[in-house]
Amino acid sequence: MVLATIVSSYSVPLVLVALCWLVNSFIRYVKSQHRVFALLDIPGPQPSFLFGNALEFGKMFPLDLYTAWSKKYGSIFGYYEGLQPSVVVTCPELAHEILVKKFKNFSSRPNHAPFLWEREERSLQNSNGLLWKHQRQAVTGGMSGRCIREMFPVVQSITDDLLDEIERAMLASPQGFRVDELMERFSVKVITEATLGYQSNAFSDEENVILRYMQAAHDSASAENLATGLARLFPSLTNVLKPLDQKHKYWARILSKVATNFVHLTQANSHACCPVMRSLFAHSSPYPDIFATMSKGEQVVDEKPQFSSAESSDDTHRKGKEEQVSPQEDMNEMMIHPEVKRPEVFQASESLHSKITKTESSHRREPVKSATSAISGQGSNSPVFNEQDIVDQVMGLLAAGLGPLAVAMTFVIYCLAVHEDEQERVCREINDIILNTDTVSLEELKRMKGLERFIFESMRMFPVAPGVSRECVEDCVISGHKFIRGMVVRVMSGVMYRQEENFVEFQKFNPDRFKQDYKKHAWMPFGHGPRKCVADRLATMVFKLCTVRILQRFQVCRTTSTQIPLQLALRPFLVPRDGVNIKFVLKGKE
Ligand code: HEM
Repeated sequence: MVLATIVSSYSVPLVLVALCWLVNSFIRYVKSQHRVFALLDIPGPQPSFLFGNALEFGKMFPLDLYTAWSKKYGSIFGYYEGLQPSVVVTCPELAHEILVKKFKNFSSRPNHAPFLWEREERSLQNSNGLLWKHQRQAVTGGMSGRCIREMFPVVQSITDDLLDEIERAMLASPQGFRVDELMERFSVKVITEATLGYQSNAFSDEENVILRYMQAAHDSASAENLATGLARLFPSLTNVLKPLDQKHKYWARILSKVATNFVHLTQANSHACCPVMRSLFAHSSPYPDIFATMSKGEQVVDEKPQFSSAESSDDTHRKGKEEQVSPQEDMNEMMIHPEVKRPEVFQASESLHSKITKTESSHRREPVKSATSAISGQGSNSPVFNEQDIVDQVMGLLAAGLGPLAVAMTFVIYCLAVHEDEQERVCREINDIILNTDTVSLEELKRMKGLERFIFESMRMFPVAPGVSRECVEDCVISGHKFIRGMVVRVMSGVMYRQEENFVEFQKFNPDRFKQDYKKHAWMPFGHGPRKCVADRLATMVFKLCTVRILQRFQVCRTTSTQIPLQLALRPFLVPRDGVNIKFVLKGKE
């Protein structure tokens, strides 16, 4: 009775005290999370309470902000997205150390988007550990030089269709039209037909499923999407926010059904299908689906990792003389040794922070379960894909490839229109090398070094993927900088392209810079190391072929609506913010 009276008369102050204690603990917790870089002696902008440095991205274009920070804090600095620390690297040598030499310590890539549906998490760009290794092996098998040669006539025929589409669009809008929209359709055709062997009607069908999926997935991952932004800032809210991502979910479901049907039908005739699918089927087997039992964070690991070549199982992988793998590529392949269990995606900096404060000694994880035991004696290096694993890869290739290919080609066309003298130079080279003006061979394309330099310079000026991310999976020290397990590291190639020490007079559009030596490891349009883009050769071939064919038939011109300078946005990669308006004039009719 007495106690109840005391409690009731003191209840308000007690609640107040408890509240103060909670608020105080929360503030201390947030502040401690924001001390990570101070403890690691990594410079960077001062974080503001709770949001870290995230609000600054609203004031300045991200690539400009990273460039400004790099100028101020140097080639390695740290910032906080909410409570999560990210280390940014803008030094080519350090980038090479992280992406190539110390790949073992940085083999994981954090998910590029917070909301993933329909097994998107299991596609090549999002997977890690042994699962990634097997997937990479299978997809790479379908992207060799020999396979690109096989895809060439298919891309040629799609490019011919593209020229007809351009003529049609010109008739409808003689003053110019949105070339970025046409390139999206072209990109769908190239990836579905050349790499997967799936016939698409992307040029004619407004409601093309793959196109709609691509647009929905990009909107979902865009830095301009509020739900995505909040989920990136406060990852613990991801599941609460995920229901807002309905459009992406809807199209991912439909695409997954289409892809499942396609894989099922193709399987019956797998020997006759295109190289990537053939390679994926060559890696499938009736063995139990070991991957189905591996959820994120519990991937099994090879005790003695070996990168076994798929050559013996599929003759598409046998390398012809003309496509001998370069020592660099060989090295990349041999380095695919993800030996460590993938950590939970940076459970903020809690563990990191306590580790730094508690111990300076490096940390080694316990060896984890071997793949051999997981597949009950089937051999740890047996790649085992079932039908769903193949569907995952089909969806993954679409998700990873459609956007970058379309946007990069749009930037190339924009640069042709804006730099007329360079366009003329490329045309001269085409005329010098090609005898038949209505076609081009792979050999002729290979000889077009001026064209290649033009494309590289477009990609430098407009880096579709201005950075690549890795997650540190094992503590290490590189050039005196300490990296702790769980840290997200962003190698910002887009910033390196704007540094005078790497690219002299970097503001100038100058394809000839690629004639001379530019700073080693500063040029990585497709990423770098064992996790670099799996389709770089295909993309380069498509750019060259497409540019040549366009220039054989048209003059590419700017219009009054062509923006100079071009306004950019990150959705989720670099895109022209308002599209690109271009006029094509039939040659001979200027
Ligand atoms: C201009 C076109 C393209 C550009 C600029 C580009 C760029 C990139 C970059 C920067 C990465 C990350 C590399 C890294 O983390 O080091 C990447 C990864 C990837 N790209 Fe591309 N890409 C292009 C086209 C394509 C196409 C056409 C496809 C598929 C057909 C594709 C499939 C992939 C995949 C699957 C990955 C993940 C590789 C892995 O994690 O092992 N890309 N790409």
